[in-house]
Amino acid sequence: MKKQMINRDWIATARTLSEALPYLQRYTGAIVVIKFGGHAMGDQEQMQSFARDIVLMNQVGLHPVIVHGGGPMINELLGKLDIKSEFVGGKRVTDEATMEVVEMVLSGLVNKRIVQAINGQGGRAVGISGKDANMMVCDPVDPALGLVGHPVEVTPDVIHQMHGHGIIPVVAPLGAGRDGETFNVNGDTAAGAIAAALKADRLLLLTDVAGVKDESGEVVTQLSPEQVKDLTEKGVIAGGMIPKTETALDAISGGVRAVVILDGRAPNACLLELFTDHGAGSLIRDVPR
Ligand SMILES: Nc1ncnc2c1ncn2[C@@H]1O[C@H](COP(=O)(O)OP(=O)(O)O)[C@@H](O)[C@H]1O
Ligand SMILES: CC(=O)N[C@@H](CCC(=O)OP(=O)(O)O)C(=O)O
Repeated sequence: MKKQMINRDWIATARTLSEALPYLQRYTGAIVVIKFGGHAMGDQEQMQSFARDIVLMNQVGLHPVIVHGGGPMINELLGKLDIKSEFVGGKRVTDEATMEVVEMVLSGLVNKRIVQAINGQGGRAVGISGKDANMMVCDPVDPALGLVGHPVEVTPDVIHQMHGHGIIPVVAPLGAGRDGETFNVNGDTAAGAIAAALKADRLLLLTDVAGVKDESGEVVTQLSPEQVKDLTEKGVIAGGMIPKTETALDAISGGVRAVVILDGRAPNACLLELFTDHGAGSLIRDVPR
């Protein structure tokens, strides 16, 4: 009985590996931008599992780019420093004192944790922010939000150069101002802008829900931009999902082939999405898969 079970497991594993072949062929050389949100990061084990998936992707010939968030980690340090923080329309009102903490946490703590996790799995990751090589130039979003930036010019050649040397770029969502300022950019927005500038094949937005849910709470596996607009008008897409779906629509109109919103805490979420027939999460694109 036990022997039969093992054999069945082996057969299923072999089938999954075999099923991956057309996807491996399709994605050779493809650029996949992965937004790794603070809520998706989870514990050390989840971080290692994510890092392993990224190294595997790189090993089989894809070009991953990680753009991360870190909102909960920023909140934690601001709390310790007794600095109050508020969000307006999903964006953190950012004065100079807050900006210092945001940069410290995003470019320091969070960025280096991801870099180290990827390197620990045998990859070669290098951490940068949107300020490095002047990659992401921003204008202020609204004076009321302070140093919150909106990307207006993304020059991604540094990413191409890193890929050319087998390096996995890990990008903190900070932008350079035209007058030497540092801007705080929402992680989803930064990932979308970078994915569009790279004309990425896929943008994966990792979050803490299985995907975009409809009126009955079911995850919708495929959506067109029109369906996204409809669910948003009906108020079914709400809260933190709004910046994600807005990013998805902007990225698609900016030249990204498809965007997937999926649960980053689920084991091997990225691999399941890219290399299996059923995928994972909600795929948004003009033409259904
Ligand atoms: N239609 C919807 N489908 C799925 N999640 C939704 C929907 N509308 C609102 N949400 C909320 O959006 C949240 C994801 O946004 P957020 O918490 O900001 O993610 P992250 O921290 O990963 O960037 C979900 O946890 C869920 O509560
Ligand atoms: C302008 C703005 O709100 N910036 C975000 C940047 C981090 C982020 O986006 O983190 P998550 O992806 O984990 O939410 C912030 O300060 O929290």
